[in-house]
Amino acid sequence: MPDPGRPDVGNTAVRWDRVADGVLRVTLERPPANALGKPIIEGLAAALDELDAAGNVITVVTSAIPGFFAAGADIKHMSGVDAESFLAYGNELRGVLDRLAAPNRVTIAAIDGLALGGGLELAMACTLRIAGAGARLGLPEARLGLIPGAGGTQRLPRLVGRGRALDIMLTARQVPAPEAHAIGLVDRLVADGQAEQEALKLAAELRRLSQPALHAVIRTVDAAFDLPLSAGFAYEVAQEQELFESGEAKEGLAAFLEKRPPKFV
Ligand SMILES: CCCCCCCCCCCCC/C=C/C(=O)SCCNC(=O)CCNC(=O)[C@H](O)C(C)(C)COP(=O)(O)OP(=O)(O)OC[C@H]1O[C@@H](n2cnc3c(N)ncnc32)[C@H](O)[C@@H]1OP(=O)(O)O
Repeated sequence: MPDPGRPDVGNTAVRWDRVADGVLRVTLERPPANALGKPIIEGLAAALDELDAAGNVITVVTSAIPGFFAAGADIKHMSGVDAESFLAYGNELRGVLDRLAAPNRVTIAAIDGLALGGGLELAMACTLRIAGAGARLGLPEARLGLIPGAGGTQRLPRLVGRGRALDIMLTARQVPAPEAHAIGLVDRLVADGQAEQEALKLAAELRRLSQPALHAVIRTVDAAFDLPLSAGFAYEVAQEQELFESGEAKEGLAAFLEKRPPKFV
């Protein structure tokens, strides 16, 4: 289990701490807007190294900057680099978000304030999104002559459908959290400022379930977007068989019959 603390890169933009057994909070804190520059990218990479070493933890990604989850890729950085450095930066950012999105982990983005551009792409790389009622989400890259280049054009349509995704990206508008919840971009809507608390509560609930089963659910649901239906059914059967032959299912089934809480890994 990772020790509370910070990456050993002298980084102050990202910290992590264990808030319960098997629940880790990763906090972004890079004033003024949690712009996703190198300090956050390197800090997230270090946090992910810890998470990978820890195994079965549920991760809550949150912000300590009032009014912001994250305002996107670092415009100050991008405006000062050449094309090669821009692509390298984007590759680094996409790389860390793709690691965050790995199906063998459950991550919950706790969104209070603004989640824009790469900030929303970070939240969409998480398994689930919880937003406070005052949060606003958007992919305003078109205002900058860019597109959401860290996975947004691929993850948003999968969450809300083609039409709504185009509406959000073509208008570059900020979507209020209630609307984001209504269209499926946000999974749970809570009172303003309560996203982290609700995310930690949900994380503790999920940690009591079988983590291999949760990971299999994520893999199988994600496969549905890439496979023809018949192949998707076959993949589902294969995942179920793998779990049934594991100790987890044996423990879960036995615990039910013995009327006791299961002892999962
Ligand atoms: C081999 C191939 C590999 C793949 C390569 C892929 C290609 C490369 C991809 C790279 C990029 C990935 C894709 C993602 C792109 C983006 O995210 S672009 C940025 C998107 N975000 C935005 O456009 C939001 C910009 N910010 C704003 O609109 C406003 O700041 C606000 C958030 C609406 C707040 O407005 P307001 O309350 O008026 O405050 P401000 O004064 O504007 O801001 C406060 C301070 O915060 C700074 N800031 C805000 N956003 C950013 C940001 N994104 N980057 C850096 N800094 C930001 C702002 O400058 C202010 O700072 P100070 O002036 O110092 O106070």
